[in-house]
This record gives sequence, C-alpha cells and structure tokens, in this order.
Amino acid sequence: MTAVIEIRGLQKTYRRWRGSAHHAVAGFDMTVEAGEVHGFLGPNGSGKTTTLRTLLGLIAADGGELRLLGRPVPGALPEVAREVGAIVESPNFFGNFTAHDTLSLLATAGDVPQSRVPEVVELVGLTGREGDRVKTYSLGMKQRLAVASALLKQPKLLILDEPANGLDPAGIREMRDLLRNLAANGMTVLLSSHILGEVQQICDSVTIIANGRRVAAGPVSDVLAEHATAEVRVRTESIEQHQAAADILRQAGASVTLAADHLLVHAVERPAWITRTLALHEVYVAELAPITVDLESVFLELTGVGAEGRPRNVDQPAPAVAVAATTEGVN
Ligand SMILES: Nc1ncnc2c1ncn2[C@@H]1O[C@H](COP(=O)(O)OP(=O)(O)OP(=O)(O)O)[C@@H](O)[C@H]1O
Repeated sequence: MTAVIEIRGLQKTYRRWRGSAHHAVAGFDMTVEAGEVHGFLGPNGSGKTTTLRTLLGLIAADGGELRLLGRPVPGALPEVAREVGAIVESPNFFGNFTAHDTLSLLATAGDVPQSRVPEVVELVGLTGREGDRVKTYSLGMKQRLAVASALLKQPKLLILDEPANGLDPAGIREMRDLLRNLAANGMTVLLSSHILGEVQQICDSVTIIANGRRVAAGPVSDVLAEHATAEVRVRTESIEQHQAAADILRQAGASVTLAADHLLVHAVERPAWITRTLALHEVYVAELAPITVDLESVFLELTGVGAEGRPRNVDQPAPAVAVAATTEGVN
C-alpha cells in the first residue's frame, strides 16, 4: 500500500501570553494508507486541529517531516493542493444562496468545470434540494454541502475535522454513509472525531493522540485486540454456587472477581476451559460471555492522564524538546 499522509516527528509549540511555551504537538507520527478511512482521535486540546492545520500549510511546524501524496509539504503544497479536499474550519455559506449557486461559484473560482456541480450534489445526497436556499438546510445538509465543496476538484484525499460535530443521530448516520460511499469509490479519508462509536463503525484504522503525543495507532481491530481484556462473565445455574465456582476456578489457577450476580474471570485464553473445569466439579454454567472491548473504553484508558499530568500510555519514544516557539500562537 502507498502512504497518502506521512507525518514523522511533528512538533508545534505555541508561545502563550507572557511568553510561556506550550508544546501542542510534541513529536508525533501518523501514516494514512491509500484507500482507507482513517480516524484521528484525541480529547479536546490534544493537538488534532494543530496537526491538520500544519499538514495543510495553514500554520508552520517547528520540527518534523510531513508528506501528502508522497510529496513533502509545505514545499509541494501548490502542486498537491488540487488533489486534497479539506474542511478544517467550519465553512460559512451565504444563507440566501442555493447549494447550486454556492457550488457553481466555488467551481468558477477553483477553475473546475460546471458539469462537476451536479455530480458532487449527487455524491453527497443533496439531489432535489440543490435549488433550496442554504438557510433552509439542516446542520447535516450544511455539512454535506461543505463536503460537496471539498469534492469539487475530485481530490484523492479528503480531510475532515469533526464532520459529525453537532449532528443528531440521523445526521451522523448520513455522514457515515457518505464517507463509506466515498471510500468505496477509492477516496482516502482522514477524519478527526470525538464520536468513537462512529469511528469504530466507519474507520479502517486509527491514530489516537493525547497531549500532543501518539498513544496508539493501527487497524481498528488491532488497536481493540491489543487492549482487549480477555475477561469472561460467568453465571452458574444458581447464584448460591458462585462462591464455590470462584474457589474451583482459583484453585485451577484462574484470577476471579466475585460480583453481586456473576463472576468475572480475568485473562482467559479459552472460555471453554471455564465450562469444563466447573463441570468436573458438577457446577454447570448458565452464561459464559466474553467481555467485548470497544473503542471508547480503549480511548478512555489510553488518553487518561497520570498523576504527573502526562498521558499514561505513549507508544512513541520521547522526542527532543521542540525548537523555538513560532509566533502564530501568540494570544
Ligand atoms: N493559536 C493558538 N495559540 C496558543 N495555543 C493554541 C493555539 N491553537 C491551539 N492551541 C493550544 O494547543 C493545544 C492543541 O490544540 P488543538 O486545537 O490542536 O487541539 P484539538 O485536539 O484539535 O482540540 P479540540 O478537539 O478541542 O478541537 C491546546 O492546548 C490549545 O489550547
């Protein structure tokens, strides 16, 4: 596979009021392969927008290497910009314009043939509503119009910062279908998001960031498997047997927690072993349920902050301290 986005050792420091330096991104790596939908996750203030803005040349990095579609940026941005569609800041559309007027104007400004307008309207599912004024649109429709505007130039890569922000469940679902549809047509999508259930459903792979450092990366299934707890919830035929069952399993070498109405057996490789071990003592299992791990619990575990104020888990070595802070961040 070919990497469409490569970030190595990215550093960005903002100079704050009274001159204190804030390392918003402190040596960060990310790789997005062609054709995948990649989720970029992190808590508020972890450095997602800073990373995306640096990648798009909207602010300058203080260190590290960035490549888009194999070309170094910001140097090659003039050549690759046409192949990258991005919505990093919420776009403001004129409420009195229709979606068609809006896209037509953007097509003219971007030197894109007008024939592309109905194509993108269809791609984002606005066909039939393109003649309505934007001020009559729901938030979800405005987001889809934003995606349509980013698709005008037929980019190979689409970068979206929090595309589902503020959307209701129906809007989130529409956005999910839209992104999956784009990916099915060969587009690479990078989306930053807080909506972890959605990311788990849409994305092939993820990068998780906390305090400007990467804490996990890889295919969603691998990240989940790495952090799977391999716990099994067990209920026996009668609740009175739970203490006896816990004793049997402990004697056989398992680690067991006794809860009010079930047992939790930790680090189990083969749940069938529990059934067999208990049956040998004539204790029969009524429920045997492996506890599944979801992206939300992994995210909370990985981005949790330890006593010293740093993320508990960082999967990259500590970088050299960022070079002198730039001035974009003065506020
Ligand atoms: N222009 C700026 N000047 C100073 N500090 C900034 C500036 N922009 C961002 N920061 C700080 O850098 C850190 C990273 O911010 P960033 O916006 O990249 O995070 P984020 O992960 O996108 O957060 P959110 O999910 O809330 O949008 C935060 O502590 C933020 O306060």
